[in-house]
Amino acid sequence: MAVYTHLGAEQLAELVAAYDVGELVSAKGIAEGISNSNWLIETSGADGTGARFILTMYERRIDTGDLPFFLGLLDHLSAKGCPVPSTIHDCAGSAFRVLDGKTVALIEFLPGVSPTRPTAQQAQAVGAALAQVHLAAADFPLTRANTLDAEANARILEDCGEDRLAQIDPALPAALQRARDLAAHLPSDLPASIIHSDLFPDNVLMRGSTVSGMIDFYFACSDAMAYDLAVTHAAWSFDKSGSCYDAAIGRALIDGYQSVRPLDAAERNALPILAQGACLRFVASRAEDWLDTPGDAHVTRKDPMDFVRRWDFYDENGQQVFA
Ligand SMILES: Nc1ncnc2c1ncn2[C@@H]1O[C@H](COP(=O)(O)OP(=O)(O)O)[C@@H](O)[C@H]1O
Ligand SMILES: N[C@@H](CCOP(=O)(O)O)C(=O)O
Repeated sequence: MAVYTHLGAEQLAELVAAYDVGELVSAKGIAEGISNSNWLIETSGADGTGARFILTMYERRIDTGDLPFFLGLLDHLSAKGCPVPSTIHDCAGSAFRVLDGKTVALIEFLPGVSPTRPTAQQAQAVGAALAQVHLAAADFPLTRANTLDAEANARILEDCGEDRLAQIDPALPAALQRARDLAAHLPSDLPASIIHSDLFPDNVLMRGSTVSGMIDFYFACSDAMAYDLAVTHAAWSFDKSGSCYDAAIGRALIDGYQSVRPLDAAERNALPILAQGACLRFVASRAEDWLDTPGDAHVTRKDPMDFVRRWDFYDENGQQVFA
């Protein structure tokens, strides 16, 4: 579930009236997602022909001081033709407002569905769209440090503590030492841009084999482009549990990326270790979220072991996979 806050019809109508989008016609909470509350909003449209939007209320994790970066990035990428939603500015020109003490933004609705069993053709298209974003973001004027780099991720696991990690899975505490070793070996001088850093299938909307939307840029930051490709590879190329690697998907993703932005030799050589860094990132956040989520919460916890298995895979097979 991802509607954490109840908004009454009058509140929603008042909010919509602050934008030049016509009158509120309907509002439906969206079940998908985990961090924010989202509603599908239908209005009569500025020209009376009807319009649809996504209303996002920022609930957790997001520092509202970062919103000019996140929302400005959407507008920048959208203006450059990337399949990314633009933001709707209110009548005073602001990209976000405060409602009931929480920050909200109205965002362009994009059509499409997130694939549950992606095809190689879809993976190819996603690789190409990711490279398009990296190139288009290169001249975005704002920057944001990656607050979830390998050292931060190793610290997150340390803060969870061996005992509590073992409560999630007896094999999880072993990730602690591996995380420290990995953090010491990740390259820091690869070509960088603004990266999405969470481009899982549920953050991509597709119509057939075409990417119609890339959403949820709330982990976007300035970092190595090849790391973003490694995150996307880890997110797309396995079954859910991380037990089974699909080489056709992995290859198509990299080929699609390189059809728009060829990797240099240093990036190609770094992919095996970057992929392990990507796995560490999701082991850490999933372990932290698991321990922070009360047992009775209406949120499905994501298993950190799914990414320990991927990490093992890249450790053993990374050289061949990215050869
Ligand atoms: N611009 C958009 N166009 C269409 N649907 C969207 C858009 N943004 C979000 N959604 C829908 O809302 C869901 C949750 O959005 P998301 O940003 O992933 O939330 P969270 O940050 O909580 O994970 C998505 O799975 C998608 O169905
Ligand atoms: N994609 C991450 C979790 C981030 O959640 P999101 O709903 O904001 O994309 C994972 O799978 O661990």
